[in-house]
Amino acid sequence: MITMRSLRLSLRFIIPLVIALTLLAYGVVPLVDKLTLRWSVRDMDIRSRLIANTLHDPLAELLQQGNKTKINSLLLRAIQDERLLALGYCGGDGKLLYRTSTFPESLGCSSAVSQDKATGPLHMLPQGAVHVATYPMDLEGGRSGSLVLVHDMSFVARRSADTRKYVIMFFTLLGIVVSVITVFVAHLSWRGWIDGVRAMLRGEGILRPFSQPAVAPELQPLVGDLRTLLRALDTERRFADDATITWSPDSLRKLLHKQLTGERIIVVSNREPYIHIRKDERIEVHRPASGLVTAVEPVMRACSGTWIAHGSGSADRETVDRYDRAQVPPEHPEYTLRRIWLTKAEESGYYYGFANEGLWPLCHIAHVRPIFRSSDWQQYVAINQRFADAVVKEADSDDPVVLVQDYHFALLPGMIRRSLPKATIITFWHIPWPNPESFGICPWREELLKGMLGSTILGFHTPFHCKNFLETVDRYLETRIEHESSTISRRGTLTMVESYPISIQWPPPWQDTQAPVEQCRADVRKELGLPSNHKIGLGVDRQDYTKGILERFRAVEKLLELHPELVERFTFIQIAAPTRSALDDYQAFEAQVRNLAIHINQRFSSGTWQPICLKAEHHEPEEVNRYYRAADVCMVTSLHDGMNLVAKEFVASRDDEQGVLVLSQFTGAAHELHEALIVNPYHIEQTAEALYRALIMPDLEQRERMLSMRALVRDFNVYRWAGRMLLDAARVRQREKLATRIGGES
Ligand SMILES: O=P(O)(O)OC[C@H]1O[C@@H](O)[C@H](O)[C@@H](O)[C@@H]1O
Repeated sequence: MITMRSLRLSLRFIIPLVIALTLLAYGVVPLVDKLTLRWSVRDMDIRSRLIANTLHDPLAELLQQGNKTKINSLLLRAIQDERLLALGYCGGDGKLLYRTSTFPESLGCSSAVSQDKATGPLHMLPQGAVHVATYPMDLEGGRSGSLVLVHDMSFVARRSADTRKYVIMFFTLLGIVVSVITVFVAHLSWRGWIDGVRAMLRGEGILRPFSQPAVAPELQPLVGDLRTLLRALDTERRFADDATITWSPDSLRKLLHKQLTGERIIVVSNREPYIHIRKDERIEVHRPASGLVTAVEPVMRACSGTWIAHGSGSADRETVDRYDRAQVPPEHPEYTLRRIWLTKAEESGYYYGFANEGLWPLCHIAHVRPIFRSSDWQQYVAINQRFADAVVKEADSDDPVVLVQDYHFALLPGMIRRSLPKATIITFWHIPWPNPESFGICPWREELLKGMLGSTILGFHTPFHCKNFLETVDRYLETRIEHESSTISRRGTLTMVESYPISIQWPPPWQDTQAPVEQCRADVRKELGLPSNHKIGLGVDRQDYTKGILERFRAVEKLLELHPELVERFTFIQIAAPTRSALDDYQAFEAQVRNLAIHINQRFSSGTWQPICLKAEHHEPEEVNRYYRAADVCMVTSLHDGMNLVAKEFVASRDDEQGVLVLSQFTGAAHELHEALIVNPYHIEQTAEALYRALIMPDLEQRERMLSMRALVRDFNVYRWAGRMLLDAARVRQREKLATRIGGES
């Protein structure tokens, strides 16, 4: 096969070359003939003149004497020369008076003198071509005559034949040498091309843009085309994969099983999904108010595996086995919770200090100054290392799939990568990523970025956060960034930076057990002593300064100012879960929220009615769901939020397709839930106006908006969020494996 192929390749060069050289030789040979003849004639002219001059005087003397014998002898001697065929002497009357015996019969004096224009001194005689030259001889006594010299020209034909032979030999040799060189160079280039194209197909310089060797320069023009083609195919395939799957726990499980190592994954987060708390003699299980836990817990139940988290509950140690593991959910275990213990000092430095006084305000830009302390940083490094060690211990292969969650663990991906180089590390950053200038104030910015670039995939909620991250890396680290594929290369590790908007479980977990909306509405109003047609607004947040709770209250206040008809007919319920209360900023914020609620209530309350009902305590998710179903409007007014899952939970809870969502434009959710009433929470009047519009919105309009938002949350549920990341991770793994295989074979 290979010989046939190379023979064909060689012939492709040799045949045209042979044709070209033959044509050239065909043109060159007559030219050479002509030149040879011309040079020979010129030689003969010179020669003839020389002989004529030499013979002139002795011949003239013998002619005067009339000595025939001596004349003939002189002529005979002269023709001893091999080329000089014959000599003759013509008298003045044109008669041939003397001649050697070799003088051609057909050549008389007159024909010797006359010259044809085309042939010149050449005459074609029966015995062959001859050169005839005539020179006048002046004798004494006024007599005249001419000496005729006839040269044999047959040697010219011989010389032409020889020259032709050499020319043909020369061209044949030239053909062989040129063919050999051409075929040799062609084979080398062909091999280079094949290797280059093979490298491109392996993805070098295309899919793995930074790997060596780079694509050969002569193939560079193809790289762009191939890359565009592959990207288009990849996008199409990703879209097809995404869109054709009905995302559910089952599809996620199948995906893990088929495309990744197996069903077990390792999740790492600071917050644990189940907190055991001692209350007197009893142990209670709490599910924390955290967007992260809301999203990741159903994924974990679907996939099984191990979730490593900080054991922060007062009864956590009592509920683990000797390996610090507990099986959860407690009522129906589906996966393992591995708890990591922190001392008060460690928690204070790593969690309260570096993560929540430093990174949280740094990334949210909500007008709270980040605080960075070296002691906090040291704890952050140490705790990240402790979690990395736990990951290595929990991994049951050398290439586990690890899902690293959030800003508490920026260093973790790099640390895991060092111990498990083949691990697939998917890091998701649940909060916004600021612009490079803002991030740049962190004293350990390079270390954090390097740590994150240990990830295989780094996910953010929105493309805008991805762009900010790429620009930050570009500003502060020595890396190579391929913007087309959103990939960063650092010291041989590739990190794909992509947006994966987080979501919630669909269908909601309490779909089959929850009370009907009418009952929730009636119950909640009854509990608050409100009439059944009373309008209810709802806010559900951790008490965090990023959530815009103060702005929301001010909007309620403004609403009542502008629309006094709503006094005693509208109540705003704020569920505010206490959070990070050990920090001054949070304590101050809790006090501000409380005081503002008191102020507004004092201003507008009448009888038992108060416009704001502040419930500053932990509520279990089922309870929150009941409030969602009872409300007429839900307000999400974050000043800055990665996604905000309250918005999606509210939408998911409303299977009656009623209720209005007022949503801050500064949340990730606002990029998806376009049918919400989008507001700028800093603009109090605008927010109040949106709240009013929500309260008077006709049922039909509510239904249309709610239907569309529900379809989005259903289709883009949390299984799809996790599934897309896992699919991308699987593709990266496959690509790496394929590249290694092709690389090995070639
Ligand atoms: O500090 P806590 O209570 O664990 O809350 C942190 C979590 O709070 C959530 O609101 C954020 O979406 C997460 O990104 C974050 O991890």
